[in-house]
Amino acid sequence: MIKVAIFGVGLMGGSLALCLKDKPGIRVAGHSNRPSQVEKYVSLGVVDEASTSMQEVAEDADFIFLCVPVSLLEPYLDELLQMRLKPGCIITDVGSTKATIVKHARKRAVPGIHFIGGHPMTGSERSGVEVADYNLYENAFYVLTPDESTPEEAYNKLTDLLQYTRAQIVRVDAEQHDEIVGAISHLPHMIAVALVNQIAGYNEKDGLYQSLAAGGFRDITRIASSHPDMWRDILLNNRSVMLKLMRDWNAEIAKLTALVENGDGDGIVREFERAGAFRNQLPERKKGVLTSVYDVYVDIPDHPGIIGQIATLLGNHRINLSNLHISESRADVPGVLRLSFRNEVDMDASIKLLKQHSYAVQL
Ligand SMILES: NC(=O)C1=CN([C@@H]2O[C@H](COP(=O)(O)OP(=O)(O)OC[C@H]3O[C@@H](n4cnc5c(N)ncnc54)[C@H](O)[C@@H]3O)[C@@H](O)[C@H]2O)C=CC1
Ligand SMILES: O=C(O)C(=O)Cc1ccc(O)cc1
Repeated sequence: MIKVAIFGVGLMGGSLALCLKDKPGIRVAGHSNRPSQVEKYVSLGVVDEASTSMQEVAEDADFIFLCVPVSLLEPYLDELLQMRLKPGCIITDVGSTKATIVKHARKRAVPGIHFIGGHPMTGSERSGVEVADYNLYENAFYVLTPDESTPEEAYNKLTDLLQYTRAQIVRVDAEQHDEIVGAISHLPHMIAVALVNQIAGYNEKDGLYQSLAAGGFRDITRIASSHPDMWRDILLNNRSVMLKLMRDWNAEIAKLTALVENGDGDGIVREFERAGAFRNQLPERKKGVLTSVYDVYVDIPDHPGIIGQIATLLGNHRINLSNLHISESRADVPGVLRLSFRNEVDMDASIKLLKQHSYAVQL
């Protein structure tokens, strides 16, 4: 029997547990320092067993996954390395930054115990075991950062186990990881927060900003609703990379400011053309580090039972909704229903079906 121990069974740890649980010859144990969480892990059926005792969860484990916030990775690893672990045990993590934890693990290395950094490049702005999802890792890139000290056999054992996540494993140097992920994930989160806060400031003086900021603005700023503590940890941990990226970002904005200030139309066109050319050659609708939005908007006339009718229609055709949001309808304006799907297939099927039933559908 292979024992997999998961420390921190939240969105990432819980989704991993769901991929591994019930697989032949695998037993999943979860750890939380809070008894109420331990009970929840078991009652939700996410793990086979759970405990508040680190020793109980870690002992005999063949694999240990650290799925706690970034600032807790080092203390957890240190405590585990003081315990008597199973010889050959592989410890890995799912933290969003890699350089510091990998460096720390190398410094604290214990013979016969192997640490391999990891970062599944998928997730969402939501957190907690309640939103754990068996399909979260499917088709996502899952970065592993072994170094010269990692035995190939340990790396292969980990990649074998991770096949159950249906993610695509990629091997990347830890520092290179932090530079690239800083640019494509951490920087966009900072930009989204700054953008939303800028508009929130204007809105304090004129509430029309909020009313008009529908659809597109919501979509491009979704990640501004991410967990504040988690992002504090990530940004401070990746501080030197972030500072360089923020300086470059200021330079980009300054360039656009100068073009507008100077009325340089050709320059503005060149900037859009350059951006469009790069963006258009990005892989389309492939799972990337920022989760794609599969949202459909449906006008809903103000009559009773309409939401139920739409939900039933989709359910009868086995189309899974991941979320549903109603914008309040007023007497003079039809309400809008936002339907969110997990993938393009479900989204496209819903559009076809709703149109067949004469609903006004927009993307
Ligand atoms: N949320 C996302 O989209 C992604 C997150 N990550 C990384 O995964 C890790 C976990 O993030 P999520 O699963 O999103 O967070 P989460 O909040 O859903 O889960 C965190 C887990 O850690 C435990 N935890 C929190 N504070 C603790 C404390 N003070 N002491 C002990 N346990 C504590 C919680 O009980 C929970 O089980 C983080 O390191 C994050 O950087 C990586 C990829 C994507
Ligand atoms: O919500 C989104 O789209 C994300 O960006 C989720 C995310 C958060 C942190 C990561 O390290 C990787 C992915």
